[in-house]
Amino acid sequence: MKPVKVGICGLGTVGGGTFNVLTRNAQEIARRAGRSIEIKAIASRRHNPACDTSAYTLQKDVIALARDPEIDIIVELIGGYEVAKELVMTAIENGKHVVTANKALIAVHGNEIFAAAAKKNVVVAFEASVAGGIPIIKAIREGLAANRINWLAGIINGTGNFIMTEMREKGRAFADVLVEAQALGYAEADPTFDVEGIDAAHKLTILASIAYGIPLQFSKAYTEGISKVTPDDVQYAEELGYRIKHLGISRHTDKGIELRVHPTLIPKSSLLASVNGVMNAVMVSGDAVGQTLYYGPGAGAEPTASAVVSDLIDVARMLDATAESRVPPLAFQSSELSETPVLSVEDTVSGYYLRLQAVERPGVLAHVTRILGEKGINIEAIVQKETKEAQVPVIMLTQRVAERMMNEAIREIEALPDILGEVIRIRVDHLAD
Ligand SMILES: NC(=O)c1ccc[n+]([C@@H]2O[C@H](COP(=O)([O-])OP(=O)(O)OC[C@H]3O[C@@H](n4cnc5c(N)ncnc54)[C@H](O)[C@@H]3O)[C@@H](O)[C@H]2O)c1
Ligand SMILES: N[C@@H](CCO)C(=O)O
Ligand code: NA
Repeated sequence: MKPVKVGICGLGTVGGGTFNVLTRNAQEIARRAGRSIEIKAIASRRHNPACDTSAYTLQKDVIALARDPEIDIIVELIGGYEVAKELVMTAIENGKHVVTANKALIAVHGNEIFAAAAKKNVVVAFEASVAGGIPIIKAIREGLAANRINWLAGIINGTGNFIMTEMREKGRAFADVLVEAQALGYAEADPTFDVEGIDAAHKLTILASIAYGIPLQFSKAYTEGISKVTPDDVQYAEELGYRIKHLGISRHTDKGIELRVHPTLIPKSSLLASVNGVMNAVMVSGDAVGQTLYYGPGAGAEPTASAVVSDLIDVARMLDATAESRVPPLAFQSSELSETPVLSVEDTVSGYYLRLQAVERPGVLAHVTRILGEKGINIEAIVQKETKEAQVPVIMLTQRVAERMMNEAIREIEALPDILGEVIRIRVDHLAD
């Protein structure tokens, strides 16, 4: 069969890994795809010393590749929104298939991109965009296609998990670990995307759309990062039998779909609690299959390239298929996407870890527990830390309650004269059906 010709746009961490995997495993890839996958051209602002590109002339203009009539598939690995969108839309207009690792682009502009691709009868594949090397999109879109998905929860930012793990295990400082994650090529161009949960929210948006058949709605995702998690909270959580993980959680409830990214206390015995370093893992619960878990490297050059190249093989295999026989980008037929609402975080329900700073005086705790009781919030545990100071940290765990109710309670507790400063709150999830 005729070889399929690829244009690689962006030769950074992922582009370099993709070049090397495509070159090194060319024969195996051709045996799987049924035709060889040839790199026709490479465009990037910078050269990558990890790649031997001596057989190519490195071009600078990525858009020119999207217009090159000899290229069948554009691989978008430049990242960002503007140029990447122009590149992908130009490729589609020119009848080219697209493979991308860009979750920001898909989460924010995916609806428009998929509509344009459907008109032109081309495929836009994006397995590398969520959880790097883990084939989680394929697993939900195809492997679990029989199920009504109930919920999914995952550690889907490698940089954030790496930082949290190093802080907990080695007591390292936040900034120092972030610099290492950047040097290893894990972090986004703007690392606040990793640290503030934006990258995880991009990925969760994509997963929820595939799981429930809803349009991409990044703007409705609730996003909270890891920068406010203190070593004290990590330690208190451990003492109570929990570990703090930065999770993306999406549940299909009777009222709508929860879409939220935040630090979460999960039981130490949960499988997700032992996912460390740059590793990612996603739990998916389906009505037929029950709970399933997908684990693997969520960032890095070749793990991400593994997903990019497997998408290339998928596209190569589908070249002669009609539009109707292809797997739809969001798993459900595009005419069948549902309008189930995405819930505001105030309407979501979870348990809470609360940490308050109280003046050491009789009766203070009674005021706090009265406020919680009036709101119907049940307390599971209270720990008052020993201290010689005039103020003491008090830690509480509550049962599940609507966030709106918890917000009201926290406002009232903060107004008590003997409670100092903010009440720190971290959501608790037992990851159960
Ligand atoms: N690094 C990872 O582990 C990882 C994992 C999964 C997904 N991603 C995604 O993959 C994409 C690429 O990430 P990366 O880590 O490889 O980034 P990177 O910064 O290492 O590489 C980007 C490359 O694109 C080039 N480039 C950027 N804008 C360009 C332009 N306008 N014209 C020409 N060249 C341009 C840069 O010179 C660089 O070589 C991003 O969307 C990122 O979110 C990265
Ligand atoms: N910056 C991302 C890259 C993988 O998408 C992460 O750390 O997970
Ligand atoms: Na993936």
